[in-house]
Amino acid sequence: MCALPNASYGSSTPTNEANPRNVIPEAGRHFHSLGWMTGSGGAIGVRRGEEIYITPSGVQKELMEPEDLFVQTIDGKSIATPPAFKKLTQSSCTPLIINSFLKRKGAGAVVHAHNPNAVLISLLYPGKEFRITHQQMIKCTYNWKLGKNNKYFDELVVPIVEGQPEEIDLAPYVAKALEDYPDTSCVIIRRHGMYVVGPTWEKTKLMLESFDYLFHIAMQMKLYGLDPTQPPTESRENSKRLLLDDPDVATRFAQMEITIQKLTQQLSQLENNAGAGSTYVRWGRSLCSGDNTELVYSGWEDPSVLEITQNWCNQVYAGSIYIQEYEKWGYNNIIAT
Ligand SMILES: CSCCC(=O)C(=O)COP(=O)(O)O
Ligand SMILES: [Zn+2]
Repeated sequence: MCALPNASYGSSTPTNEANPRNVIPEAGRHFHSLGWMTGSGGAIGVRRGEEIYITPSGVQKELMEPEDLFVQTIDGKSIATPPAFKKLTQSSCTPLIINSFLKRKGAGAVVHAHNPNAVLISLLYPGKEFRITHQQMIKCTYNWKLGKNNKYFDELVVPIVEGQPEEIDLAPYVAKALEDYPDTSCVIIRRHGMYVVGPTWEKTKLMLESFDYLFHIAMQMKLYGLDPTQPPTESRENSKRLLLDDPDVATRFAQMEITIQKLTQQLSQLENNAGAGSTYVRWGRSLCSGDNTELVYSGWEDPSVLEITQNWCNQVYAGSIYIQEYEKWGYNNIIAT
């Protein structure tokens, strides 16, 4: 991935010290290869001290060169431009990039991506927010309000703003979303993509990958009838869900009906028999040969439910056999008739 000899793009050092002139073209190739900056879509801004390096407009992101970048201050003063013969203009995303740096003090990078997962999520969530919880990759997202990463069990909330025909028209909406959601590192643009702002260039790249992953997972969860906003419960995790588009849904419904009928019959039999007749327990036997008897249970007694009591007694109550015996403790082979 690290094609440029001088690029520190692959470095794991959590600083913004890498030269943006190397970082940005290499990032363009990386994001283009992921399908997030194709067709000249997307933009990158990286801050180093007072200098903000910004991509040119309408260029193929995988072919950018170090000299193609524009450099300016946060208040718009131009520091450097590409060679004139290249006839490049600055990204139309510049106002949104600058807004993001203004709204997130200390930010090191802003990346605008046209990743299909952000576009699809914006269509699947027609409201103003995307939410997800209990996912490992949430831990890779930065919470600007807390000044640290979110936790696995946090509910990650990402604002969604309406897409506009021109990038510049988005600026007030993205700025307002960053104000209204002081935690967020990401704003989704409906039918367009997302903006991600992070404390360092490296962290911003990791977050882009994490948000894209979480959008993908949320879509898959929805396909399987799972709710990304629901924390896990033990029973929910273990249960086998019945989905209406399961191929065997009709058979499974029929089986469930039969089971319910059987259980209903057994229950009414037990209710009718309650208090009638006697239950005899034969210890140490596995066969029952008496006349007019019906085998109720053959197996082992469970010592954990026995109490040391005065006398033998036994009874059937609501389907359970309660057997008590005198001064005896341990597993014993029994039959009940
Ligand atoms: C086909 S991309 C249209 C503009 C856009 O949405 C974008 O992200 C790139 O804008 P730029 O001016 O930087 O080319
Ligand atoms: Zn765009």
